[in-house]
Amino acid sequence: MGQQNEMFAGATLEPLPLEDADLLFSSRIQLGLDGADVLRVLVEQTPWAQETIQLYGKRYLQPRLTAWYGAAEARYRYSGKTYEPLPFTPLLLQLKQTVEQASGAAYNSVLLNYYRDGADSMGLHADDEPELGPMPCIASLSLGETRDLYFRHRHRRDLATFKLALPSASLLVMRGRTQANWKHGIRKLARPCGARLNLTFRWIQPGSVRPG
Ligand SMILES: O=C(O)CCC(=O)C(=O)O
Ligand SMILES: [Fe+2]
Repeated sequence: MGQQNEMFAGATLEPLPLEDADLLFSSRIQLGLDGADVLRVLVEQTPWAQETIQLYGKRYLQPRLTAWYGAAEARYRYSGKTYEPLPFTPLLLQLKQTVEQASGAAYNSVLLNYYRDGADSMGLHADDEPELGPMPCIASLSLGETRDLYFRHRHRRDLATFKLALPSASLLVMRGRTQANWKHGIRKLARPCGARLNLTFRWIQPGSVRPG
């Protein structure tokens, strides 16, 4: 990332003090759109799927709905399956541009996660698939209900779990050694809670996954 981009990103995003990570955050970016409208349109118009994951040889339904969009060459492999991206919609392209400008980096794909209520969640994981490269820059835009993102260090037990609330229109950029050193996830909630969408914009190295 060039110095110019760093300066531009610095205009809206603040570094977060988490050891062994490289996080930038804004609790509210300018979307140029009404966040509630974007949430409603994406919830209604996205062809949501509930994918299965394989854990210790058993298959489970993921506790959330997802959709994957991107440039045609941005294929990725996850849990033994190759996913072909849906083509970007005009709305997602507009959000991608906003997030690219705010974060000073480029993305060719976005994973949409729809947490319908407090029972939906995402287990601790790192986004460290080979097609993301060794130091991926991932920009995570949240809409709707505030949920907490938990970070746990992959090796060091002396570092406490780090909790970050992600309100509507917040933008979190995870880059550098963040994925190599930390896992992150969204816990289930016991209290009632409304819908939340999270969009993680990523750069998939073209040609890194062959179809099949
Ligand atoms: O919902 C979130 O904030 C986390 C999403 C995430 O970690 C992912 O898509 O890999
Ligand atoms: Fe993630």
